[in-house]
Amino acid sequence: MTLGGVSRLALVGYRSFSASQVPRMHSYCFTPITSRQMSTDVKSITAKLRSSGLLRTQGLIGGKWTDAYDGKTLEVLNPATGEVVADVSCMGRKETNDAISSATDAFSSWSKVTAAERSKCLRKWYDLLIAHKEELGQLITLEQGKPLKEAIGEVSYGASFIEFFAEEAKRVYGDIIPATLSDRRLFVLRQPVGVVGAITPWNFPLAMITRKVGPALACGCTVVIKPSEFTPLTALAAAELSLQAGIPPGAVNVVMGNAPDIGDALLASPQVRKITFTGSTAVGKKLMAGAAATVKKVSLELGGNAPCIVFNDADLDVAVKGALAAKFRNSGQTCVCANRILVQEDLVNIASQHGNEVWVFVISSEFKKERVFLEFFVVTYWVFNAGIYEKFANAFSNAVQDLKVGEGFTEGAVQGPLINKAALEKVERFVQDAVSKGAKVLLGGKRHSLGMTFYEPTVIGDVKNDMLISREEVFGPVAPLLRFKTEEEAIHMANDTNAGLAAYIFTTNVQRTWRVSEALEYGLVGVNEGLISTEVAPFGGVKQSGLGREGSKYGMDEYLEVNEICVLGGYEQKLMVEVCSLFGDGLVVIQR
Ligand SMILES: NC(=O)c1ccc[n+]([C@@H]2O[C@H](COP(=O)([O-])OP(=O)(O)OC[C@H]3O[C@@H](n4cnc5c(N)ncnc54)[C@H](O)[C@@H]3O)[C@@H](O)[C@H]2O)c1
Ligand SMILES: O=CCCC(=O)O
Repeated sequence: MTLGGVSRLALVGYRSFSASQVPRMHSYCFTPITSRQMSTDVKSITAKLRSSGLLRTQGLIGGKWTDAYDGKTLEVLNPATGEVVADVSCMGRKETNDAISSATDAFSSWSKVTAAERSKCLRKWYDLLIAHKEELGQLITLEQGKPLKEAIGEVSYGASFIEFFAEEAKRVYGDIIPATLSDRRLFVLRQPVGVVGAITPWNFPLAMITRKVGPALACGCTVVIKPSEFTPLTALAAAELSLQAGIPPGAVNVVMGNAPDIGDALLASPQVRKITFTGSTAVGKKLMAGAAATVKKVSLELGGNAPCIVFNDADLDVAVKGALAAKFRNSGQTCVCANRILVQEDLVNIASQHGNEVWVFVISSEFKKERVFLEFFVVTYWVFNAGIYEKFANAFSNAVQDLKVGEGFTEGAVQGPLINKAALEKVERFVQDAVSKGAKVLLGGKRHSLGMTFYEPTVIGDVKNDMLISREEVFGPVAPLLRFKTEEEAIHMANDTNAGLAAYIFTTNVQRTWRVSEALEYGLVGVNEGLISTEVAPFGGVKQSGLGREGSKYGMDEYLEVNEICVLGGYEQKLMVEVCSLFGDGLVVIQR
């Protein structure tokens, strides 16, 4: 029997067990990424994608598929196998400037199209994305590595932003403000900001684009997309479908290649009125600084360092399921992935042996009687921890052990490879650092026997908040468990970071739910739930995790300017304004 989750002094028999008894897996092998050969499977998938017109390898500028002007290309690799999936145009400043000009031209007409028309085009785009869910999912698996089922799930998620913002397009309302002078009328219009530069990462090759482009187009903006060089194929396929949906040439442009050059061109252009970025905090800061020269609007979705707090009063099954989802989505390569799993232990647990029996005295975290501790301490044989920590560590490690690792097209695989060798080495470095400072590997802890960039789903116990793995995003399938004793300590540990994107808490105590949720300095808080992203809710961080919100009705604000129109109506001179007649579908107002 284990202890934990009790708010009283307990005296019970105790059988100790250790999470490190969970079996370990595999030795490692690493195959270098050198192969240009393609397996038969990949060949047949890419051939089908090519014949369906969805395997695009050129940039899209002004509605035309365009090579890099100097003919350069870059390889897109399958991270699971190292195979080259395609060679795509490697573009830079010149192509970006042309894409900006096309977007500027397109803006003058797209911004004037009725909201209903824009809405119809977006809805058509959504329908096409869903109709091609399987192919887009295959593309995501090929270039990003996530398991096919998860990749198809991303297509539904990504498409949901287009559907949602197709509807929001029709709800860009303005305002009328009571004026301070009686002969004036004050109107507030919400108008599109203009051309948008959208720079996106590789971990969600579709959804991170649609979450930006959906609201931008809905508001009447036009966009130049710069997808990650690791995953441009999904972006290009989605852009192809936007053309098929009737979104006019030039409204959606895609350039990829030399990221700093493309970024600089977007920043330098006075036509680009908004930069929306999802990616690392370091690049986000550079873009924010660069946007200052032309005073662009900026929204940033940056890195996180999500705490996942499991209190003694949590439902163990709910906590294990939720933490598993929050940690291992996309093999841990998600900005909202649980980066630190804080698990409660009791304040002090004292065990003493009487003959064959072990007696344990628990002072739970909610029953802080230090005096009782001191009294019992004199009869103690050893001191150890109970709370929910041990129970959780065991149940969680067992669940993690069941996660099947495999190449994305493998039946039943739920954990894919990491994006590249650098990501793999970073995970290794973080684990080694933690272990060298006293953390214990409870499961996994090394490269997977599949080789390439596969890493074993890993659980590490006794991690401290000052270890590298707790300070930075591990961005891999490694779950560090940290102990805490009191609610105050958990909140302090959780907030002790520059990041503030997502946090999770597991508790059955209603008062604690509100207390802790409101004390956490995070843009998103999941309570007893590990999957919290949806198109209808605002997504974004506080502190150095970003600026602005994506998704939901709030996501529209990022692409709109609020403009005032002050009309001197001449009402005092008794000029009559009368609605004269209706011509066609326009309301004509005659002033005399
Ligand atoms: N908050 C969120 O919503 C969110 C979502 C997904 C990913 N992320 C974060 O993204 C990171 C992982 O993604 P990544 O490795 O692709 O990030 P990254 O910052 O390396 O790259 C993101 C994008 O920026 C581009 N880029 C890089 N240098 C640039 C420059 N100088 N100028 C212009 N563009 C440049 C890249 O080519 C890519 O398209 C993680 O930190 C993750 O937390 C955040
Ligand atoms: O990686 C960040 C985005 C993930 C999400 O939208 O839930």
